[in-house]
Amino acid sequence: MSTILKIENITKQFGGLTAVGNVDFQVQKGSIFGLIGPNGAGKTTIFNLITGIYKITDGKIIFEDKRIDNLRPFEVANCGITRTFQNIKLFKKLTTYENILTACHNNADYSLIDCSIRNKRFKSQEENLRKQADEIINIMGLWDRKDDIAVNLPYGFQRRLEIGRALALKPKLLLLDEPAAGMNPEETIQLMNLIKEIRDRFDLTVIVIEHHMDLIMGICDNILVLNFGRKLAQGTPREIQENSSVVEAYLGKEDASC
Ligand SMILES: Nc1ncnc2c1ncn2[C@@H]1O[C@H](COP(=O)(O)OP(=O)(O)OP(=O)(O)O)[C@@H](O)[C@H]1O
Repeated sequence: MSTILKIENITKQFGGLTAVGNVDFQVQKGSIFGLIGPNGAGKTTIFNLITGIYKITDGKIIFEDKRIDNLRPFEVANCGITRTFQNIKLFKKLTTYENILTACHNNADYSLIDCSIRNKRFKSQEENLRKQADEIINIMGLWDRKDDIAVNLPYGFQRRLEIGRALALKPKLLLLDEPAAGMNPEETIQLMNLIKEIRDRFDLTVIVIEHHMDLIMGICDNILVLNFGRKLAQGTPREIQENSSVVEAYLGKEDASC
């Protein structure tokens, strides 16, 4: 396995608050990497730093051997990094299908002229984009809901839709921020299987922030534990579960099922 993402001693300060302090880790290509820690530990801030929403105070972020911490969010996205959000962000008034198809159009490669005269290039690409949308909707288990307006979908389906829309952008690295939030245990197990399936099918690397310990321990190859913005531990699920400082700071205090 090769390294796809290198986080080198990154720090983010908001005024006097150090949200992330001197954190380093590496993510292997094709792996599922977990980011855990108590509320306010700095997990989402790390996603915001990777995706260019926040500028780092210090350190380096290297994706596929290219420094990306100086890029703007759309440039980071163009490198192949996509994310979902803790608070679901969908095109609420569009249908499931329209949400996915709109994102698929990011992959379109026809001109305004092709589009206005509806030539062969335009038509064949449109057909391909629709096939891509169909495939994603199927994989995400949303086929029966494809004509539902996004805001009317049950919560678990909205989360799936958000992941599907991220997939439509053809990322190499997918960042999932609490994808199982609000899901019941059965939905969480289904989501675990789905994350593994899309990783394999789309040749993805995944970083996931989650408080559901069953999900984290069940799918991650490697886990980083943050506490007060600092790296507390890193290792396999087994090593993390057996680490006494992690149990004391986080696992011991959390309800592992929520
Ligand atoms: N834009 C901001 N301005 C000021 N402080 C911020 C900002 N964003 C995050 N913080 C602070 O940085 C710290 C880390 O926040 P962050 O959201 O990264 O934690 P988290 O580990 O993702 O927490 P949770 O599990 O609750 O989502 C918190 O103290 C938070 O209040």
